[in-house]
Amino acid sequence: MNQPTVAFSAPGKVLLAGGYLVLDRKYTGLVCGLDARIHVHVQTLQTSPGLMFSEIIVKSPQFRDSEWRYGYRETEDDGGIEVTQLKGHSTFTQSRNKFVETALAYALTYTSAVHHTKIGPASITILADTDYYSHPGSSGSEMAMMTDRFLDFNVPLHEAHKTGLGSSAALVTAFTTAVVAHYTPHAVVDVSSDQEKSRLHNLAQAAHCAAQGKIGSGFDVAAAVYGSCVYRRFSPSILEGLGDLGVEGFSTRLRHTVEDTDPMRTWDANIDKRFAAIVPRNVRLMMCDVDCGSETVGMVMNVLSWRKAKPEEALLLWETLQKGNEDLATELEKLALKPAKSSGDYDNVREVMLTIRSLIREMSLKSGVPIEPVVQTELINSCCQLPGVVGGIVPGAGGFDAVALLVENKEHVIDGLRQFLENYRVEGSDGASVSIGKVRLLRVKQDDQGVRKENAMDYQEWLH
Ligand SMILES: Nc1ncnc2c1ncn2[C@@H]1O[C@H](COP(=O)(O)OP(=O)(O)O)[C@@H](O)[C@H]1O
Ligand SMILES: C[C@@](O)(CCOP(=O)(O)OP(=O)(O)O)CC(=O)O
Repeated sequence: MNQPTVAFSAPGKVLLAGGYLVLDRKYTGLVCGLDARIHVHVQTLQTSPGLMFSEIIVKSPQFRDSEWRYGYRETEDDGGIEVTQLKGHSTFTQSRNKFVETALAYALTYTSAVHHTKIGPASITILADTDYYSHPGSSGSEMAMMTDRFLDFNVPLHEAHKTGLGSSAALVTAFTTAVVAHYTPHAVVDVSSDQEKSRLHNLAQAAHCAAQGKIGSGFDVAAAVYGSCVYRRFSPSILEGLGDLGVEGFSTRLRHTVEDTDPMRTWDANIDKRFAAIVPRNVRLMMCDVDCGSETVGMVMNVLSWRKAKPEEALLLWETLQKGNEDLATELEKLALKPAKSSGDYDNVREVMLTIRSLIREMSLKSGVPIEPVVQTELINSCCQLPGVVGGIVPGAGGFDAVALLVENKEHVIDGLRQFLENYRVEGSDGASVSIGKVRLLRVKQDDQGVRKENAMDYQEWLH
């Protein structure tokens, strides 16, 4: 029987406030969803001679050498569905894609645990909005069909610099949702149902956490599922008890975890949508990419080891920052309820953002981690001089990922910023002699929508 063809998409994120703090359940993060999305399309693979029967092909056609082929099999003792990358042919991609592989195995395991579905061959296509990657790409001749909607990056995935918008969380969320929907009888996955959404959230968190190596607060997956929110993380013990795929009983444990039926491990993540308009309509969130990127894991390890070494100093900073972050949420909410009439009405937001930044710089200084590096300080300060720019911040873990700016949502303000950045250059004034060089204004803006069902017919020109 042919399973339905389906497509789902999920958004990227920017952690406006709460980087590092949000790793601890005592603190929260202010997460803004973006209009940059990752789309996943799943259809039955029509088997032809020479093709293995139990094969799932995953393609990311915007990148070179990005076609991963998987075999799958049910393991013994309820261990779940194991997927194995097939590397037999020279045209198959040989490198692993940990996020795709784990999302596939988790989604297949969950679906077959619930519906006892027979897993059939499938063809899965991933399409990402341009702003996830710094590489400007080009419409290469082999991909003449590609239009601007899903740009051909013309490089292998590992060569495309990330901008830090959370591609893996958006990918895993859209991927697990689409795979579950494809194999679920009658494709009844309804992302508008709260219960179903929370299951999809739990499944995506479990898969993302396993692929990422169990670090991270999960705020990026929460944003991919729910869009903008104030996020309080789940207790890490919820996923620690799951064990590895293939181990006896994994399938049943995954089902309990996803459906939240394990009384010892009740999900306690808190997704507060009260501030759904986190960035109000009259303010526009803009991202400014410096095309350097940062290694979040290393930065997290160093900040946390400083926190452990200096608990009292860190506590004071964490508490003061949390207060600043809450103030920012409150001020943004006020602006959403009562739109600004003059530039002066943005003064409170301006002030709070400056306070948060100075605390972040203190964190940088004390921990020795370049959370707001000097080059980013200069960039944000220069942007803040421009008319209509309310404030800027190094989001998330900070470093050399794209910075976030809040500006008055007016054409002349946005044009002014764009023109200013066209000529902006920073040379290595940083201790590590990092040179930003050219900065680029990304096209992303805030968007509140989480995971969403798409019309599977809309992707025909990108399915090869
Ligand atoms: N378009 C894509 N196609 C396939 N895999 C992707 C795509 N975008 C991201 N990924 C997966 O996500 C990984 C990047 O995740 P990560 O390093 O956590 O960055 P980010 O901060 O953007 O989430 C890639 O190595 C790859 O496994
Ligand atoms: C440090 C953190 O609190 C925030 C990191 O935020 P980023 O947005 O920088 O994350 P990446 O997408 O991994 O680059 C870690 C976390 O909460 O997971």
